Amino acid sequence: MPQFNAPDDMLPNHGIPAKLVDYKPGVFSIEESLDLLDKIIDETPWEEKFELINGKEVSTPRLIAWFGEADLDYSITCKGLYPLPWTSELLVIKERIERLSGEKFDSVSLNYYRNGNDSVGWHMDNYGEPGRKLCVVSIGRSRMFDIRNRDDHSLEFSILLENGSYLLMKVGFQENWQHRIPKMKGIKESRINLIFRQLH
Ligand SMILES: O=C(O)CCC(=O)C(=O)O
Ligand SMILES: [Fe+2]
Repeated sequence: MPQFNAPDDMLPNHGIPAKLVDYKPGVFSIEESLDLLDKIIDETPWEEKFELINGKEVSTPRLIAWFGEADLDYSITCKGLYPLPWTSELLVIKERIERLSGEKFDSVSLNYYRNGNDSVGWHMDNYGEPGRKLCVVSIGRSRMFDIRNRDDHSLEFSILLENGSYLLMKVGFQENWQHRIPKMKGIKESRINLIFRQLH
């Protein structure tokens, strides 16, 4: 079907219902994104996270970091973890996406996908009260973002998250839809993502 005939509630190119997400490529220019990628990779105190799988502690295939307001209680998501203070690069990104979305965000978690072997499995970020939005900024290597309905896994969409792009997950998304970043064989380049959250 030609792109200009796409139904009103579908985003052109991606076939993702616009009522679930808002995707915008090119929010950060290529030069700006590559500069941010280098700086953030170098300056972030990345941590490895472990998960219990069948009683065994297994390292998650990516590195993480977490930034936000020091005086807020973040016990809902990260037990015993205190957020690192905002950096000037993160504040520049936060300000841009707040202007674009008309939303306010109070913390950000970062994932560092060193290559195509790093990934995150199917999950929902449905902690806290319903009605919160999340915004994902992608920098570096494009990676697929898969979305599937929690109850009907045949309802599945994929969107390519490009360097410098923005993806707003709207109200209701976390309650009904799961998402993941699948492994992509042969990819050697890195990607970081920044997930801006509304915890308070
Ligand atoms: O890398 C991404 O864009 C998404 C990561 C994610 O879903 C998460 O960390 O909760
Ligand atoms: Fe997530």
